[in-house]
Amino acid sequence: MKKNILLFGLAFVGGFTYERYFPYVKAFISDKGQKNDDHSFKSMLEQGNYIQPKVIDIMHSSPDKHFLHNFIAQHNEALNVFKIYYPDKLEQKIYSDNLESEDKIHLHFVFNAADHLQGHSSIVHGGLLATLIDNAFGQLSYLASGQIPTATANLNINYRKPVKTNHDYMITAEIDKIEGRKVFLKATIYDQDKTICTEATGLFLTVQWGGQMWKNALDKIKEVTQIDDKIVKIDQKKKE
Ligand SMILES: CCCCCCCCCCCC(=O)SCCNC(=O)CCNC(=O)[C@H](O)C(C)(C)COP(=O)(O)OP(=O)(O)OC[C@H]1O[C@@H](n2cnc3c(N)ncnc32)[C@H](O)[C@@H]1OP(=O)(O)O
Repeated sequence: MKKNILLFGLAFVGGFTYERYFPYVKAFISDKGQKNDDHSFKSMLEQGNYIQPKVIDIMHSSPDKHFLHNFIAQHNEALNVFKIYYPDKLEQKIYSDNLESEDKIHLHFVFNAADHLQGHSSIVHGGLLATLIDNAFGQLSYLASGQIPTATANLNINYRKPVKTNHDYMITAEIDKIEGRKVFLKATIYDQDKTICTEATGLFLTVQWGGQMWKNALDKIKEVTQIDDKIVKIDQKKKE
């Protein structure tokens, strides 16, 4: 009887772990789920010597798993979130604990929303833009704080020009400053002519909650891949 209960418990825990983390691992080791990155900003980003750290890229752009695809854009073709780009000279900085430097830590990502995500006709819903920016901030602050999860405490958005459906746009997010647990960020959405369409600022705070999920997913990925070994953890106490 005890043995059966133990076996049942093990099967339950195993099933739960598999169900929860396997999609990340699968997405990480396979490129099948990735959309192509043939977008309007590609040559500009290539010239700027930008790179795509795989760990964040998979989490971000995998249609298999990421909530942007699964929750918001329930139609498979509704949102194309292209890969995230970082300047390679700043990659070391992202993974280092030297956060007070003058150089801004930043990322770019490109998106293209289909008509499924319009509010007014052919105009991308402002709530979606807020979500995309919030998510860019979440990822950047997560990296900049040494992979400590963060939560949005404040998000301000100025919608300057309409963002059209079926067009490529680029979001640039950067760390403004970090003070203890507080990460202050800025973001801009540009069209292909580099016109500013949307501007945002945000305050993210490092938190304890939610972190285990990301940590476990990363640990699972590390088990099966040669994950970026430059990742350096920062002492949590230093941030609080
Ligand atoms: C690969 C994986 C990628 C991972 C990538 C993942 C990307 C996903 C990103 C998703 C982001 C989200 O949607 S997160 C979900 C939406 N956000 C939330 O649900 C957060 C709800 N709010 C809260 O739970 C709380 O308010 C917190 C955690 C934000 C803060 O609470 P706390 O921890 O108790 O901190 P608290 O003492 O209140 O505040 C600490 C300091 O911050 C200041 N502070 C707090 N809130 C504010 C505020 N809104 N505006 C100004 N200042 C503030 C306080 O004055 C204080 O300053 P001082 O006195 O110290 O100077």
